[in-house]
Amino acid sequence: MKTYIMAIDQGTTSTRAILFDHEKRIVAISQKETNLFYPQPGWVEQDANEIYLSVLAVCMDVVSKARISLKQIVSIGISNQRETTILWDKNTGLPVYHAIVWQSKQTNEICDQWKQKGYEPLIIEKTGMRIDPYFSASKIVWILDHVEGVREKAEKGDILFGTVDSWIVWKLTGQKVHITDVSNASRTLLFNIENCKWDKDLLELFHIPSCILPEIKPTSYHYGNTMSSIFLNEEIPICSVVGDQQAALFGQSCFKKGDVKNTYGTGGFMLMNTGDKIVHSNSGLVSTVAWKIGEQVTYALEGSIFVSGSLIKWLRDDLKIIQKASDTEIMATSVNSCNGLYIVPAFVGLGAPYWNDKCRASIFGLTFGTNQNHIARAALESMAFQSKDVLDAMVKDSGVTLSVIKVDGGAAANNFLLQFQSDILMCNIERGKINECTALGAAYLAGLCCSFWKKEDLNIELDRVFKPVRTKENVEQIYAGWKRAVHACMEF
Ligand SMILES: Nc1ncnc2c1ncn2[C@@H]1O[C@H](COP(=O)(O)OP(=O)(O)O)[C@@H](O)[C@H]1O
Ligand SMILES: O=P(O)(O)OC[C@H](O)CO
Repeated sequence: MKTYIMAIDQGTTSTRAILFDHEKRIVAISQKETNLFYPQPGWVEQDANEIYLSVLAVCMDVVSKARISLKQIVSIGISNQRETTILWDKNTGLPVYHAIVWQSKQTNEICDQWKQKGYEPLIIEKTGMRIDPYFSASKIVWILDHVEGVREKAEKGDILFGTVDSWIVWKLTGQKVHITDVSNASRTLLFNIENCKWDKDLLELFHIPSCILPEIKPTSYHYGNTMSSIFLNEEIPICSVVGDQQAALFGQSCFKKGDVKNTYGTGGFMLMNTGDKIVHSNSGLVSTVAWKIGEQVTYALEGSIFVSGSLIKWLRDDLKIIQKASDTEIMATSVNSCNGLYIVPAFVGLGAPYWNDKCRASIFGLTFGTNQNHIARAALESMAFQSKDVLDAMVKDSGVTLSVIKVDGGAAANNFLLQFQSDILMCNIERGKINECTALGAAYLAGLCCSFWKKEDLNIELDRVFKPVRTKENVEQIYAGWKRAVHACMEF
């Protein structure tokens, strides 16, 4: 009987289930979009039940598409959008509020108060992160304090907290297993990256009861089995849980210190493997746990960009100047340049390396000569400029000069974007044959745990390498324009 690993990739805009065979080939994919709600400017929320139902739907669909039996799935690996915060009632199993999405800015005030109280140096030292609405802690506090009765219930032990991984595992195991893994825990602002445990001092500082927290486990681990009634009486072992960006780092086979990947999804995320060392950033990056396998913890340096592919989604769904994301490639190449147009996509402020949660998106350099093609091109260029900002910070912090970056994520299908990125970053950009590196990483980690694969089996085959062709002078000139635009946006 042929056997498979099923990866569940729960991203911000969609959920995917992907079946991988032993030869690491994709056998079938099922994808379902999930809704985002914007109840107030800067707020971003999702329905946690819809997220779970989308997981069930794609899992059943992918099995039927591949025409296999559930018995042939040896294990499940889960990768997920990180930081997004869900609190639910342990007794009813119902979320007490929408999932507050990582991009959401409704906790600005809480974060400002923490900054004013001088908490930041301690938080940076303990967690490797910084104070920002992006991370889960302020979202937990917001729900505890804004939803009636929740704090009292939490103190009585009736409320559970989880990032999306914990929520999915709890539901899939029949509301039994309440866990998270180190890679997800390290995004909460409650996790001590030195000892890999919840930090009691921080919980006290933020007034978060420890009884709501999931148990922290390694990234490649048998957490439990799916409850039999969920998948037609099959109890399938769940053998990996990993934050999607760390999953992509693993899926890209960035196993060595200094290896870097850049994912272009809803947001943009560049991560460098820093081995067993925590590299603290002086340039606006964060230090995170990449994964824990057995007792071995691997760390990463990360530049998190809040808006990347979601700018293209905005052109499609709101401005309606494109019908599908891939239209941007033809439009961008139909003009020779942006004619001085810059888009700074600070729809929810700016993440790394600027960390400005107050500024909002701006367009600079409009003329009567500007048309839709220039806008599409400026949108793609902004995605690459942001990755250049992060790369420069990474080189400063790590002391490593980079000549190759591996890319993946939905927008990595865009050849214009990758060529422009190669030009601006002045390094080779490698795209793998499998673009679903997040799912691949989750599958690899699950496959290692259940001995489906050995570490030496894991690799990624190249599809195409983009090499820089522009002159240094030209790159410096257009990048200087981007820097001016960012500073003007933050000043506005
Ligand atoms: N060909 C393309 N060119 C530019 N952007 C694209 C293209 N295809 C998809 N995208 C963008 O990539 C994002 C989807 O990537 P994906 O990796 O699936 O995201 P996520 O995991 O965050 O849900 C969307 O925001 C979409 O606008
Ligand atoms: O949904 P993605 O793939 O853009 O990833 C979201 C990140 O995990 C947020 O930190």
